Amino acid sequence: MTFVEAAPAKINLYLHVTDRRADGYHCLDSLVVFAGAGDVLHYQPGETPLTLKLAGRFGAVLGEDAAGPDNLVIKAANALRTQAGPKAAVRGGTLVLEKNLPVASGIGGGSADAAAALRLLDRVWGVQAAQADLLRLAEGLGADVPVCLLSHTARMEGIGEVLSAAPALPECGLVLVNCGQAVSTPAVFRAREGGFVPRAALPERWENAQALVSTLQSLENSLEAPACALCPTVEKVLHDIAAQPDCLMARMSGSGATCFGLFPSVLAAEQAAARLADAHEAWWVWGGALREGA
Ligand SMILES: C[C@](O)(CO)[C@H](O)COP(=O)(O)OP(=O)(O)OC[C@H]1O[C@@H](n2ccc(N)nc2=O)[C@H](O)[C@@H]1O
Ligand SMILES: Nc1ncnc2c1ncn2[C@@H]1O[C@H](COP(=O)(O)OP(=O)(O)OP(=O)(O)O)[C@@H](O)[C@H]1O
Repeated sequence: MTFVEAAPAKINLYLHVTDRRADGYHCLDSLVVFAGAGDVLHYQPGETPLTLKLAGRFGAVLGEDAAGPDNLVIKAANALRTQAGPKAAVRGGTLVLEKNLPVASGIGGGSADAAAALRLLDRVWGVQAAQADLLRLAEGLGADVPVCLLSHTARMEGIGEVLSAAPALPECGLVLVNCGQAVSTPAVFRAREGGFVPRAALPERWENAQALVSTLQSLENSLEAPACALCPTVEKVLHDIAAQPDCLMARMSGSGATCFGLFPSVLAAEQAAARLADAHEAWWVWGGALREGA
């Protein structure tokens, strides 16, 4: 029997760098949402050692060498193994990671995969770890892994480990565009210039997509300017998304280079995505809804 777990893309609707810790990590304030787009993790339990295979458009980009012990999926499995009590049925077998999301692209691909591995193996191995323990394991795997473990809209603070409920989101359409250039997260943080940005003041809810956008427009992604300096194509991507009919706003997610557009409806987002994909065959383009229940 094969078990399947979705690893949805995360999008930072805004991201303020509010401070810098003594160890070099940056304190953030970010509204994180999840898309209908994502990687998919498949697991067939067996008695062989646990192995990982990469599939999908971006599996080929990562290459077979990336399926080793440094892959965040394997790191997550090993971390969970240490958490498993004597009653858990930790098994080997085969994991197949269908990589549909571009790599090193600011939408948390690797983090979402690690979180999916924690959720799936916790269930199938019967570890049944407490949520607080899973969050602690997630934290050890990367700053974005805790929020990806939840995989629903949340406000993210600290360096990523402080998660709280976010205002309810209105219905809207989402477009994601990546130009194909990998951007390194540490390099973008290093390239950041200027001071810090205060924590945002958010309302309790937004009546509609336009209201959400007017709040977001008063906020920023503090990593957008340094990412544009490292990867100037990001500016072209932002321009082309914003030029689509009905586009309410365009911004970069995380440390880039993926940018998102918000639209008043899922249909408008799908139509914009189709036009962008036609115009730029080399770009990865996705249009649709926020993740159900997100
Ligand atoms: C930019 C975001 O994507 C926003 O959601 C995340 O903060 C990055 O999360 P991530 O890719 O899981 O990050 P990690 O793999 O933990 O860290 C990669 C590197 O990014 C820098 N980093 C990351 C997170 C953070 N809050 N401050 C940082 O300065 C550090 O140099 C770190 O060594
Ligand atoms: N399962 C994985 N999928 C993608 N990359 C992985 C994975 N495991 C390890 N990596 C490594 O992690 C690096 C960052 O990839 P990832 O796609 O997670 O970045 P990202 O989209 O910028 O994430 P974030 O938005 O969290 O900063 C890659 O260069 C790759 O070498």
